[in-house]
Amino acid sequence: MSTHTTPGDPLIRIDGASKSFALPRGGTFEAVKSVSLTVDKGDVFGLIGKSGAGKSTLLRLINLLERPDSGSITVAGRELTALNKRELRDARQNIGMIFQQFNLLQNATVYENVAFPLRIHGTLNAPRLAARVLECLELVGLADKAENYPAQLSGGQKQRAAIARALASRPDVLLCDEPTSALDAETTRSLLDTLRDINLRLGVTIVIVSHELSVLGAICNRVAVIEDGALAEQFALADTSSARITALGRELAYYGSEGFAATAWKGIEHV
Ligand SMILES: Nc1ncnc2c1ncn2[C@@H]1O[C@H](COP(=O)(O)OP(=O)(O)OP(=O)(O)O)[C@@H](O)[C@H]1O
Repeated sequence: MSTHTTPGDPLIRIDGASKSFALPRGGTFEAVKSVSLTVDKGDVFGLIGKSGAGKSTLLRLINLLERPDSGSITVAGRELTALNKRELRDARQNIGMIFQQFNLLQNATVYENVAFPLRIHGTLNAPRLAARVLECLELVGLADKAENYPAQLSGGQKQRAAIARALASRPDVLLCDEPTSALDAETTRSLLDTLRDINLRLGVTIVIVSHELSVLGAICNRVAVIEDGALAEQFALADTSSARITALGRELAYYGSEGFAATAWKGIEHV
C-alpha cells in the first residue's frame, strides 16, 4: 500500500496520547498518560514494560482499536484521529494486527480466514483475491494448510495464519500484541524468523509488544519502556553506549551487545 509520507517523516506518530478507562465502581484509570513517540519506516519497534503498564493499550491506540481521549495518532501521513468512519476503515487497511490468542475464525478454513478481510473490503475480483490469499499463505509457509480449520493447526501454524490474514491487504504496518506468548521456544524462534523476513523483504514496519526480553532483543532495532502508562525511555537496541534509565532498559543492554549478536538465533529463551 502506498504511503502519504515524505522522506524523513516517521511512519507512525503518537502525539501526546492519553487513554482512561471507566472503573466498575466509578472513577477512571489512566492506562496511557500523554505518550509521544515516533516509529520510522522499516523499524521493528518494541514496547516493553511490567504487566499492566499500558503496552497493549498503547499498541491498540495506533490503529484506533482504542481511541485516545486526547492527543493524535498519525500513520503514513494520515491523522487517524481526524478521520470519519469510512476514511478510518480505509486507513486501517494499511495496518495489520496479530494477537496472543490468534483470533482466527474457528468455523472457517485457513484460506477463508485470510480471504475474509479482502472480501469485506471488496476491491479484488475473484482470481486476484485467490492469488493474493495464496501469496500470503506461501509467505508464511502455510500453502499446504489452506483447507484446514484452525482447530487442525498447531499454535505456531495458527499464528502464521493470523500473520497471513494481517498481511492480506499489503499493509505498511504490522502490530503484534504478545505474538509468541502462547508458543514454545522453538516455535517462537521460527515465528520471529518469519516476522524478521517480512520486515526485511517486504519492508513492513513492525510494532511489537512482548514481556519477553529475548524476543524483543532478537527482533527489534528500537525499544520503548512503558512504566505506569508513561514513556519511561526509548533507545536503539544497538546503542549500548548511552546510559539506560530503567531496569528493563539496562537488562536489554545485553541484547544489543556483541555477545548476544553472536548467539541471537541459536536459542530464544522465555524469561
Ligand atoms: N477495556 C478496559 N477497561 C478497563 N481497564 C482496562 C481496559 N483495558 C486495559 N485496562 C487497564 O489498563 C491497564 C493497562 O492495560 P494493558 O493491557 O494496556 O497493559 P499491559 O502493559 O499490556 O499489560 P499485560 O502485559 O499484562 O498485558 C491495566 O490496569 C488494565 O487493567
